This record gives sequence, structure tokens and C-alpha cells, in this order.
Amino acid sequence: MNSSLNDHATTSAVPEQPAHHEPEHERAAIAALGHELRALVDATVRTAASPDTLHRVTDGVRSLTRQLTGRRRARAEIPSVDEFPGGVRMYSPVTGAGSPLAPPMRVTPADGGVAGTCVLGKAHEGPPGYGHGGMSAMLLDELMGWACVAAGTPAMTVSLQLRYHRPVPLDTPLRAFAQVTGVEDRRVSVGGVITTEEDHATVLVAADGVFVSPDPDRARALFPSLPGT
Ligand SMILES: CCCCCCCC/C=C\CCCCCCCC(=O)SCCNC(=O)CCNC(=O)[C@H](O)C(C)(C)COP(=O)(O)OP(=O)(O)OC[C@H]1O[C@@H](n2cnc3c(N)ncnc32)[C@H](O)[C@@H]1OP(=O)(O)O
Repeated sequence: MNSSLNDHATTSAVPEQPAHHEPEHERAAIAALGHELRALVDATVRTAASPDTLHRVTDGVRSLTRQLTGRRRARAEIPSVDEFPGGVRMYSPVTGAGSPLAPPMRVTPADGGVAGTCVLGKAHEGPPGYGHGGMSAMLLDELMGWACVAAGTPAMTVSLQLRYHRPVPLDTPLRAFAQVTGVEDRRVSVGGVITTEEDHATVLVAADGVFVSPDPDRARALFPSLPGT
């Protein structure tokens, strides 16, 4: 991406086209915007720019936002670029390449479970220099959900217990790991940890969770746009 905020700010609103693009083409565009928005968020929370500069950037951002017009997705609508449950979620606040909030975490199969890698930045800060405890919970909740999917039992969190052993450093490659430890009917027990990439032996945060696969009637009611429900 070589376009700057100012380039965009002077572009007039583009008429909305019906979305009939190839998913990969759409995902690439969504990810490119997500990447730039994350850079904007990071710059915003790190800058020491003057109030004048902040006002000027505010005007530019407002004019950019106005360009994202046209049809808005409804509350429970699943984006056409997503694969739910158990696939890509472009706007997930944890893994979504299109999300300005996501680190984003990259999930891969690993050692009987799933591993997630990411770097938390200033926008995810709790204590100065360290990750917000809620961010750690969010990373683990998501990854433990992926562990359920990987085990063939997509499920929702009904209980999540966290233990914060050490602060999670910002600007440092992190590794999370989650695995299913037991399945009893629709109830799935899952464990998860966060460490740094450098030192897998020192657990920073550990979690135990109970996840439940909704019964088919409940799944239909919760996710009306899910194919097959
Ligand atoms: C087509 C399937 C689709 C599946 C969905 C897949 C999603 C994952 C997709 C993509 C993965 C990507 C990763 C994302 C991960 C993110 C995770 C989250 O953040 S999830 C959001 C936060 N969690 C909620 O909002 C749940 C709120 N809770 C509910 O809506 C209901 O509790 C629900 C639907 C989960 C279950 O409701 P019921 O009516 O189907 O089941 P009941 O009868 O209540 O419970 C079933 C059994 O579980 C036990 N149970 C319930 N809560 C429990 C608890 N806290 N601890 C222990 N057991 C519990 C019950 O006692 C019952 O056991 P007994 O059959 O009686 O033996």
C-alpha cells in the first residue's frame, strides 16, 4: 500500500458496487484496509503530535469514514467472505485480517491442539508496557474456541477461568496454545496458555474453559443465517 491518509482524504466517495467479487480478491482488499487501519490505530495511540495535527487528521479520518457507504451488514449476517463455523473470520477482533482491533492472531494446528501467534501493541496495553488482561482473555477464549473446532466440536464459551502468572509484554512475539482436554456430551473442556515465542516454558497466562455445542434448535435460533441451520 503506497497511499497515504491525505491521498484518501481528497478522494471523492466511490459509488458502491454490488459485491460479486471472487472471495480471495475481496479478502485481499479487506486485509489491506485492515492493515492500514491497524497502522493508524498504532500511530494514534503512540503519537505525541500537536492538537493542530490531531484536528487535521481527525478531519481526514472523518472524510475517509464517509466513503464506506452503501449497504451495511445486518447484526447477525455472516459476511460472504467468511466460513462459519470453523473457518476464516475476516472481521474477528482476534484473528481478523480486516479488523482494526485484532493483533491479528495467526492460528495453526499444533501438538494435538492449536497454536496462535501474534504481537500485542500499545493499543492493547493494560499496565504500562504490558498487555491488558482482557486482551489475554480474548486471545485465549478465541484460541480455545478454535481448539473445539479442530477437535470436531464447534462450541461456545460458557465458563472461562484465567490465571495471570506474569505480565504479557507488548511489542514481543507471543505464542498461545490451546487443546481440548475432555468431551462429555455437548460439553467440551479446554485448556490454554500464553507464553512468549522465545520461551515456551514460562507460562504468562493460563486458562481453563468449558465450552458447549449448542443443540440444533438453539444453533438455528442463534445463527439464522448459518447455512444448514
Ligand atoms: C452449528 C453450530 C455452531 C456452533 C457455534 C460455534 C462458535 C465457534 C465458531 C468459530 C470458532 C472461532 C472461535 C470463536 C470463539 C469465541 C468464543 C466465544 O466468545 S463464544 C461467545 C461467548 N459465549 C456465549 O455467548 C455463550 C452463551 N451461552 C449460550 O448461549 C448457551 O449456554 C449455549 C448456546 C452455549 C448452550 O445452550 P444450550 O441450550 O444448547 O445448552 P444448555 O442446555 O444450556 O447446556 C448444555 C450442557 O452444558 C452444561 N453447561 C452449561 N453451562 C455450563 C457451565 N458454565 N459450566 C459447566 N457446564 C455447563 C449444561 O449443564 C448442560 O449439561 P447437561 O446436558 O445438563 O448435562
